[in-house]
Formats: sequence, C-alpha cells, structure tokens
Amino acid sequence: MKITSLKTFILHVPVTRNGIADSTHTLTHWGAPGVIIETDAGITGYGYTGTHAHLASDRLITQCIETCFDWIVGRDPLEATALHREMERFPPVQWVGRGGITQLALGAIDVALWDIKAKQAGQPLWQSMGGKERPILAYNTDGGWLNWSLDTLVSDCRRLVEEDGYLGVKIKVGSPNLATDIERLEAVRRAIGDKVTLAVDANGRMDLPTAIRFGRHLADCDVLWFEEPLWYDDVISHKRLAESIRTPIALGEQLYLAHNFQTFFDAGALHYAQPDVARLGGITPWIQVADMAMARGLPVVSHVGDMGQIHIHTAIGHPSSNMLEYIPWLRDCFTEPVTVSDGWYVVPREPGAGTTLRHDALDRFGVA
Ligand SMILES: O=C(NO)[C@H](O)[C@H](O)[C@H](O)CO
Ligand SMILES: [Mg+2]
Repeated sequence: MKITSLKTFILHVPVTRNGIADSTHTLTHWGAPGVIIETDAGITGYGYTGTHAHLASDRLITQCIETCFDWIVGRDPLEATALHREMERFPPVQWVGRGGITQLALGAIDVALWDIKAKQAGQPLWQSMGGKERPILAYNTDGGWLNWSLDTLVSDCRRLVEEDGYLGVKIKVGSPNLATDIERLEAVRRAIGDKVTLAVDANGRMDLPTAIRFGRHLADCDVLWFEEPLWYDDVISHKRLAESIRTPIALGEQLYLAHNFQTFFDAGALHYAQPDVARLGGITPWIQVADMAMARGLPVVSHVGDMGQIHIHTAIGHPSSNMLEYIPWLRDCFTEPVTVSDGWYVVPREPGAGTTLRHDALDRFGVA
C-alpha cells in the first residue's frame, strides 16, 4: 500500500458552557489540528492532535505536517512503527524539536497511520492492538472546572453521579489560595458521598510546600490521585512530594517523550501514568509508555483533554488501562462518537482508530 496524499485541517470546537478553566489555562474552544492521509488502496486515514485552539500555533502544526513530513508520500502506511521512528529521528526536524509543535504534528500523522492499519484489517484499533472487548471505567472531568462557582461545581458533580451514573469524577485545584481548594474538595466529597472515586488536578500550579500541605486534606477526603501537582518538568520535586504525602501522583499529559516518563518512573515520582497520543507523538510511543508502566506495575489512565476518540481504543487495547477520563467536547465531529453509559465506556465497533470525521465536521468546526 502507498500513501498518495496528505491534507491537513484545523477544527475549533466550543467547550462546555463556552468557557472552562483550570489553574493554568482558560479556553473557549478545543483545537484539533489534523491530517487526512489518502492511500492507493482507497483507505483514508484520519489523525489529529489536541490544542487550546490558538489558531496561529495550530497553523504551525499543520504547516509542519505539510512541509516537514511531506516526504512520507509514497511510503507504505502499514509500516507505522518504522515510519514513526524515521519521522521522530528525521534529522532537520529532530534538531528543532523533540517536543512541542513537531511532536504534535508527528502525533497527528502517526494516529492516521494506525487508523489506516486498523481499517485495512477491518478492525477497531483496540482489536488491532491485540486487545479484547472489556469494560473501561469512565471518570468525568467536565463538571469540575476551576471557573465553576462552588455551587455549580457541587451541583455538576452531584448530577454526574446521581443522574448520569458516573462512578468517578475529577475536580480542578490550584486556586490562588489553598483554603479555596480545600473548601471545594470537601464540598464535592460531601456531595458525592464516600463510595465515588474522586481525583484532583492542579495542572502544574502548586509549589512543593503547598502541595505537601494539601496532601493531608487529600488523604482525609480519600482522593484517588493528585494530578500534575507541580511544574510538568520538575522530576525531583514530584519525587519529594510522592515521599511526603499518602495520595498517589498522576501526570503525563504534558510529557512529550517516552524517555520523560522513564525518568519519572525511575525517580519514583509517578504512580498513575497519563500518556496522551496528542503530545507524545502518537499511538506508537503511547504503546511504548504503557509497556513501561505495566512493567513497573503502574496503571495507565490516559489524559483525555479531548483525545477520547483514540484513547478509548488504546485503553481497551492495552492491559495497563482499566479507567479513562471523559470530556465530551469533540464527539460531534466523528462518525462513531465516544460514549459512556452508566459510568462505563461503550466499546467502539467501527474499523479504525475512532478518528473518522463526519461529513459535516469541517463545515461546522473547520477553521482555515
Ligand atoms: O488537565 C486536563 N485533564 O486532565 C484537561 O485536559 C485540561 O485542564 C484542559 O485541557 C484545559 O487545559
Ligand atoms: Mg490533567
């Protein structure tokens, strides 16, 4: 089979209530710069990465796909792993970025190649990965945004549990003062009861002493994990935090390289690995990271952000995963929208990686 063309796109899709925030980011839309790969077999592969819908940098990602990786036209898309290695180590691009824009561009292409591979096999990606049909527990982040008032936060989390049947929720922390985080955490724990899984996510905002102080309250509220407590690259401080508090540490959505995960694993600075195909450079390195985590007995609970269409496949396809974040922003763009029913993910059936765009997606959400 041969790749015959690459065509890029950019989607900007409104987020919940037209505006969400965590401790570090505020966004009105989720961005999905992507690529459509045509082949001489008539199979079309769709891949995309995830951003905060900043058009200028989204355009840098699509331009990187079009002008730095155009040499894959003519290559066999089924050689996804080998092609990923060549693209990842393509000297002029490797020289300017083993992270950031070049990695996000690579990720979109790699996802499209795996989409083609699964479609060629006539299987959903999770099956092409050697996985078998099994339930993946969902936890919902979309009721826990930091710009929600305390009342909205509590009522959203209560609704997700009592009406929508979620067995887990996550709330954002990292407010300007810790007392606010403690108040919101305790109010949500009271509202959802003590049987529901509760995680917190600081998106890299806290300093080490504050995170250590917060640790006592996390344990009192039986929090499952403390996500991105400190700055994303600070391995040693995460190690010190992990040694100082009882609540496990989760991170990974901001890590660009499998080697970054290895460093955190080796330092004992991470308990729940949260790899994201958007940032890691695709499904190929996602599998490498999941294998590393599994070898250390550490669970993989991928970041979604909103890469849910792909991560439900990788979660089912890899034995390290039993749980996955749920955020519903992009689902209207795809022919098989990712779906949760009574707190559990519905198993996708369509051949491919879950990335096939609906015919109207570009009209509704495309930006030039
Ligand atoms: O941290 C996350 N999930 O764990 C969310 O994806 C981010 O908060 C959103 O993308 C906004 O930055
Ligand atoms: Mg997070």
